[in-house]
Amino acid sequence: MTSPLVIFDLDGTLIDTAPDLMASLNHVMDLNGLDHVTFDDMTWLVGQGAKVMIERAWKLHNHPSSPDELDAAFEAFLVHYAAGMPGKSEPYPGLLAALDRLEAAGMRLAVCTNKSEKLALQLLDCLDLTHRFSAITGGDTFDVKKPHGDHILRTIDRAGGSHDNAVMIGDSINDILAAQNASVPAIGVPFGYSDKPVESFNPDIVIEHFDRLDAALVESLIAARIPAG
Ligand SMILES: O=C(O)COP(=O)(O)O
Ligand SMILES: [Mg+2]
Repeated sequence: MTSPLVIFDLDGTLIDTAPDLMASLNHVMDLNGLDHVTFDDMTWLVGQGAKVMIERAWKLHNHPSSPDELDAAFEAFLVHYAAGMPGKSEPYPGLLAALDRLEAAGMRLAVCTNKSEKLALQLLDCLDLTHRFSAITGGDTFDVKKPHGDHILRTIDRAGGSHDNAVMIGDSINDILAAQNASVPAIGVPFGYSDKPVESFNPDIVIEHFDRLDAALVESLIAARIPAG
């Protein structure tokens, strides 16, 4: 029996990244002569990686985008975002203590994000968190990304875990759907970036603070899980 694996989403779950994502997105908006996006916009723009975020922001401001323009804007975003790291981004309250508790109980940890793998690693390195995780996979690590269930299942494989002994924690519809698609129990957090309440995606449980995340909760969700198929 492998040890339980606790898989975290990154943006809006592990780390409060929206202020820095927004600053770099608005840098790209400036370069294209477009109005800035607001924090409220971010709850809808974030979720499918930076390129989709730019595309959605341009649509919001009625700016048509060719693939070439979008590629150039994405490059400009990456340079700006990476140069500013870690910026204002920091772990959510109680996260580090929760990671300590889970590790002390013999559980393993992983990250499954739609952020590009390179940016995810850079950010987690800056915050001295990389060594905590058995696997860190991004939206470009495989040929699928959340909400596809295989993004989670392949993250479990990379972490050396087993599909029936893992939980997923996330803030957005992509995380909860991916967990449901993978038949992995889903924990929703309400403090991230979602334009709809995380409850409305029907996670197995919602925790409003990382103080509630411990081995007993993870074990109870795994014990109650509904097997695939
Ligand atoms: O950066 C994004 O768009 C999404 O990232 P997440 O999957 O870590 O929330
Ligand atoms: Mg997220």
